[in-house]
Amino acid sequence: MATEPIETDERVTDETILRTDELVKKFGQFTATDRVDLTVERGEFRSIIGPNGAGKTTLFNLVTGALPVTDGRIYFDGEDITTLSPAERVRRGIGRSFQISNIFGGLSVRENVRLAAQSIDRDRYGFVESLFKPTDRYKGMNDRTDRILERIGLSDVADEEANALAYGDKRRLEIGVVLATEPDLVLFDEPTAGMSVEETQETIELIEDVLVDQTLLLIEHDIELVMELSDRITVLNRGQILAEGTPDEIAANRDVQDAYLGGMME
Ligand SMILES: Nc1ncnc2c1ncn2[C@@H]1O[C@H](COP(=O)(O)OP(=O)(O)OP(=O)(O)O)[C@@H](O)[C@H]1O
Repeated sequence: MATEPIETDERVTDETILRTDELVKKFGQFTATDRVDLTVERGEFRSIIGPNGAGKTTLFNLVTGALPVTDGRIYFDGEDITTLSPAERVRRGIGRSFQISNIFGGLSVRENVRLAAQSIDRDRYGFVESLFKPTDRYKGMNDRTDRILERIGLSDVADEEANALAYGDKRRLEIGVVLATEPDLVLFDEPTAGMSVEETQETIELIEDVLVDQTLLLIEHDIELVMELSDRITVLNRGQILAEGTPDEIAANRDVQDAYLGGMME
């Protein structure tokens, strides 16, 4: 009988979807990510918080493959993805919503979603196969696109140019574009940046509602929202994990209070 590889990290379970092991990112002499061991369970809503420059976005860039690691490993679904291309990581189920909009303003709402759906479809079926039975495949893709438009509440404006959408609807479309890549894990880097209080609440509710089956990793500066929504919170400070725990544990943590929250939670 084949023996299972011995896993020495007791935090890792079958439910672990993402794990980083001693992850390091250096920019010249500067260490932006400093031996980060992050473990995220399947289905979790995890927020990453920390002061400006703590290394939150850099950590996301390492997980999505936007930046190469300096040292350490990244595992997704139990497989080592440290050196895979960003496109391959998307194909495996890591989706990302960008701080900078990743929708095409000149295309319609429907075309934006369809394009994202098509991008993984092509990878999944391959170019040659894509030449066969195009009608069935297009129907499948169109149905999928319609379902997503419905879930994000943009069916009524599906044929409008994305540029013409109101700000809040653009963010909805962005979520739809991520959803169309059928991710298991979605990373959101400040999805509510520049939004009013109501828009922020609405967007987060939409994320929770639409992505209920996915694992979410969120960078968010609105602490109240983070406390309200997260299953667990990871606090980064100077590239290192300062603390990790439930919202209550984080709110009560002295180190976090000193380094980041100050009097905010009292
Ligand atoms: N490409 C780069 N080259 C050099 N330094 C960088 C680069 N990207 C990030 N840094 C530095 O790494 C540190 C961490 O940056 P990062 O953007 O990850 O922080 P952050 O926690 O996301 O901050 P913020 O909350 O302000 O977005 C910062 O000091 C930043 O200046």
